Amino acid sequence: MEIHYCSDYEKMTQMAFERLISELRDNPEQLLCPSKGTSTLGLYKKMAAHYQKEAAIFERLTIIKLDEWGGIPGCGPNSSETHLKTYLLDPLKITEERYISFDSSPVDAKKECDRMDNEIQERGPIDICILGMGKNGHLGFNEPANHLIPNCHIAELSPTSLMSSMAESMPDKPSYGLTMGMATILQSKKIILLLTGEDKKHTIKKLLNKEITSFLPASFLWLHPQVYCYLDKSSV
Ligand SMILES: O=C1O[C@H](COP(=O)(O)O)[C@@H](O)[C@H](O)[C@H]1O
Repeated sequence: MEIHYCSDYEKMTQMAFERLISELRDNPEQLLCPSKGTSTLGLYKKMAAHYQKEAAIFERLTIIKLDEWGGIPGCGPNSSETHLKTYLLDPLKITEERYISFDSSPVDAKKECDRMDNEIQERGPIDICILGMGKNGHLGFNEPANHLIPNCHIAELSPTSLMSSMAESMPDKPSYGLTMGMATILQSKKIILLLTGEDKKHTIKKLLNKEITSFLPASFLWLHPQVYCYLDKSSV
C-alpha cells in the first residue's frame, strides 16, 4: 500500500483526483467501482466539475456499484443508487449500458448477488476501485467477522453500519446489505483508498500496523500490489 499523508480533506481529495484523472487519460475505457460515503464524496464532486473541461475521458467509463442497502427503495433519498446517480452517473452522463448495479429490493436477494457475480465475470475485473473505510474497518458491507466472504453476498449489517449517517437518516431501516465480496474487491487492478474522519483514528492506527485480520477487513488491502491510500492527517 502506497500511503500519502495529506494535510486535510481537500488535499486528500485533490491528490486522489489527480491520480484518477491521470489513469483515465491513459485509458478512458475503465470499469470503475466507487463506494458511497463522505470519504469519497469530495472526489466525486471534483470529477463532476471536471466533466465540463474534459468530457472525453468519461465517455467510455463504466460504473459498477460496490454495495447497496437491502430492502429500501432504490430511488429513495438514502440508497447508494441515489448517491451514485446524484454525484456520478448524472454529472458524468453515464448511460444505462455503462452502469451495473445491485437492485436494492430484489425479490430474491441471493439471485441478485449471483446475477452481479455473473456481470463481474463477464465485464470485470474492476479496473479501479475507489474505497472508503467504515469506522469498524469494513469495506463495502464486508463487516468485521471471524471469516470474510469472497463474492457478492447478502450481508448482515453491523451496528456501526446501521448507525452511519446515511443509515441513521432513513425512516425505514435497511434489513440487510448487498455487497461485493473481498475477493472481488481484491481482484481490482488498482485501488484508491480514502481515509478520513476523527472517529476513525483508532481503526486507521490499527490498519497502519499492517496486521491482516478478518476483524479489520480493510487490512486485507495490504495483500494487494497497487493500493494508493490518501490519508487525511487530521485522522491520525
Ligand atoms: O458504510 C460504508 O461506509 C464506508 C465509509 O463511509 P464514510 O461515510 O465514513 O466515508 C463506505 O466506504 C462503504 O462503502 C460503505 O459501505
